Parts: sequence; structure tokens; C-alpha cells
Amino acid sequence: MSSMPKLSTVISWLIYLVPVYLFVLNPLLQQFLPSSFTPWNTSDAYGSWDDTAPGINVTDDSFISPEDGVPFNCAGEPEGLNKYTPSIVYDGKTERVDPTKRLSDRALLDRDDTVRCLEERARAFQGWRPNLYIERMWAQRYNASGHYRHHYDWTGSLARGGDRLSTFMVYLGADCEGGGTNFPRLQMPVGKQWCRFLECEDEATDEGGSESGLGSGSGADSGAGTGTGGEGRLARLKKDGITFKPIKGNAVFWENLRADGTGYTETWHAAYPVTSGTKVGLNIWSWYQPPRRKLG
Ligand SMILES: O=C(O)CCC(=O)C(=O)O
Ligand SMILES: [Fe+2]
Repeated sequence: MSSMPKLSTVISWLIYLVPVYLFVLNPLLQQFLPSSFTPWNTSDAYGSWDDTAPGINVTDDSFISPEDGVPFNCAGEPEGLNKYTPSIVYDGKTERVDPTKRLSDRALLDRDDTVRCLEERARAFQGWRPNLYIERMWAQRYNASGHYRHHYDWTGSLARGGDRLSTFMVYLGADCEGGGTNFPRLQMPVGKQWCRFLECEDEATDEGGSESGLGSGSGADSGAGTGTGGEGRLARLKKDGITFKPIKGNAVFWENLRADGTGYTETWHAAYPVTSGTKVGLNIWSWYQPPRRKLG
């Protein structure tokens, strides 16, 4: 006949098991499991990554801007803009120039006082979040017919090491027609006050037929179709979510990743074609990459 163990027996088991867990099992588990699987790691909501994944080299200063402690002065004058070269598209594996998807030129910004100040403000804005790295900044110049078709800024690569957590889309120059930043999956907010920042339907009717080349097609990777002036633009506005007007000095901020590390599909967006003049954009991208645990 089986009988319940005595309370004193259970207590003596515990006396042996607790140190075995604390000093043997727990250190072993910490060593072999990614910290996302260890419930006591609550320092960050993101966590399902693969310990064997390399991620990017977060000290590679051609990709990110390491916090190197170099002093800077926020009142400094902007200095360095390198030569413009054609912009590239990246599918998570390879980089290439593809003007059907992205037609613009880009120039790497030197990390002068102004850029360092922007990096610091971007970190502060996001609460000095741990494991967040500001990518090197590139200016993007769009001349007439320059555009960037609908895409995500994230690639779903967190499990392979890291991904783009957030985007500041800054309009450095907006001496142009067209060139709005479109989010087809977002809804127009209520209230005329938004028309300062977003394209509004009644503006489209007032304007008549001056704008073209702004249609957005449908399905994956649409964007640079053709429009038909006021009427066409009104129809487009009705079905095309929201479009931020490029206004010099303004910026749009959004987060790309959910708390579980997957990408928001609502962030599908495009740079609509510039129809005349020049737009200069600046992406301030924050790369999130938890530290790798060294095995062995
Ligand atoms: O220029 C814009 O309006 C958007 C640019 C963009 O989405 C990008 O560079 O990833
Ligand atoms: Fe983008």
C-alpha cells in the first residue's frame, strides 16, 4: 500500500534539491538555453532568437553608429555629405540596385556634431532602450519620378540575430510636388487638423488635374503606377490609407516590430513618385539585436 511521504521527508528533499537547482541545474540551463526561454530574463520583451545566429557585427561602423563616447555639440554646423550613388534594395539576403522598386540616390552622412546629436536624440526618444543601435545615416535624394515602392523596413530577421525596430522618416528637403509617404493599410484619422500633415480628399478636388504618376496598384510591392489628375487622385486617396506630405523639417516615427519580435504588416509603405523638383529624405533606423550568449 502506498502512503504519502511524511512532511519531514519532503522538507529534507527540498533542503537537498534547492541547492542542486540553484548551483547546478540553473547554471547549466542558462548556459545551454537562449535567455528567451528562461523566465527570469524579463529585461526585454523581445527574445525569440537563435543562439547560433550571428546577427550583424554591432561594432561594424559601416552599418551602425557605435556609442564611442566622442563628444559632440548639438549647435554644431552640419558638415559631411558623401557622394550620392544609386540607392539599393535589400531583401534580407542581398543588396542590389533596382530602379523599378527604388529610384533615388543616397549619400552616407559623416558622423559630425549634427549627426551625433540626431543619434543621441533618437536614442533618448526611445528611452535609451537596451540593445538598440542607431544605423549609419544616409540621405536619400529623389528627383522627378524618384520613388520607393511599397515595402517594409523590417525583414523578419530577429530570429537570425537582429532586425529594424523603428524608423524616423525625416524630410530634409521637400522642394517638390508629389513624393508623399504612403501607408495604404492605415486609416485616415478624423479631423481637418491632420490635413497639415496628411494629404486630404478635399485638397485633391480643389487642385484639379495637376498631379500624375501617383497611383499605387494593388497586391505585393505595388507603388509607382500612373494617376489621372484630380479625379484619379481623389479615388486614390479614398482607397490608399494615409499619405504624409513631405514638409521640410518634419519627421514621421513608427515602430516596425511587435513585442514578440514579429513585424507589423501595417507598416507597409512607399515613397510616392516625385512629380517635379527634389525631395531629400533621411531614415534614422534603429537596429535591435540582443546579445549572443557564448556557448562553451
Ligand atoms: O521617402 C519616403 O517617403 C519613404 C522612404 C522609405 O520608405 C525608405 O527609405 O525606406
Ligand atoms: Fe521605408
